[in-house]
Amino acid sequence: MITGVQKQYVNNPHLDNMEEDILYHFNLGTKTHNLPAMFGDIKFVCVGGSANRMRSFAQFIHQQLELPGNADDIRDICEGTDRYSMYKAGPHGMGVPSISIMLHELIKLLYHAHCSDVMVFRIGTSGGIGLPPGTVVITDKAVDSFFRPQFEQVVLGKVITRSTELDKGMAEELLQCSTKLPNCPTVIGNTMCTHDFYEGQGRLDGALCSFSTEEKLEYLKKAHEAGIKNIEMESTVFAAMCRICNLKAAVICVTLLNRLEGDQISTPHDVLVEYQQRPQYLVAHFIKKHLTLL
Ligand SMILES: O=P(O)(O)O[C@H]1O[C@H](CO)[C@@H](O)[C@H]1O
Ligand SMILES: O=c1cc[nH]c(=O)[nH]1
Repeated sequence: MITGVQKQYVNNPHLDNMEEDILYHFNLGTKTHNLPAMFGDIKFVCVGGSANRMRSFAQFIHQQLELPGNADDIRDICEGTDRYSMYKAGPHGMGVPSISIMLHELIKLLYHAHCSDVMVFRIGTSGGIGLPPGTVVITDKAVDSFFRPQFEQVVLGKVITRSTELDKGMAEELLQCSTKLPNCPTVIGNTMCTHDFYEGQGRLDGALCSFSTEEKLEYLKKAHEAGIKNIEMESTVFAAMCRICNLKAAVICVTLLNRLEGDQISTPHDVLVEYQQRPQYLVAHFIKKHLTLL
């Protein structure tokens, strides 16, 4: 049981009655691992979609924070499972179900490890609306496909609606940090979270398409008028779960294309790699500032 100044991150009365908690998708457990010793020092958690991207981020942040040991030797803490990877920063796969399973176990991990004052970042990619590709969007409100700042979860056959408000102070501070970085055009705006990359994001190039080019543009323009700057697939559940579990959180996604101009991501690979590093540099700068390493 966590007491004192530590925040109560979990919100589940059943957990206290369990003799053991197996974090199945992480291949970790409260009886098999000393979670406080392994993770009790965690103050910042960074999650992103792809395993390779997060491995390079873990190496990059290792160098930036001048941590002991060789950055190339960092080990995947979840190496017994191929679902997720973790280097005290890890990938979450694609879409709401994938990140939500990961967040349940991550938040329980922080609880079992007795962590306090943790900040969580989603560093990712997105499709921009009306922005030059390569722009970093810090999410003000995460909204659903109807432009509502909420996340709907079906629980026991009923719809539960949760707020997707993110930490405003973190967003402002991240924007401030971006002004210190070269080549990191950054804005704050709303982010739309969809359950599909193709039709769900108004793309004309999926295996199915049920609408015209005009209808697509009308929808994206309405989204733009509602303050939506980018589209991705995890922000609403990420914001909702972090908020309800008392975790300060931010979503920082680079735009890979301008969706008002097309659907296909045709930018050369090396340019995309450079774009994807922008949220990483920004969060690294923020963390270094908080650790007074700047
Ligand atoms: O930036 P990452 O985490 O890869 O996420 C974005 O990219 C994936 C789609 O290509 C979706 O998961 C979307 O949210
Ligand atoms: O258009 C895009 C690009 C990246 N990720 C998305 O979800 N959509």
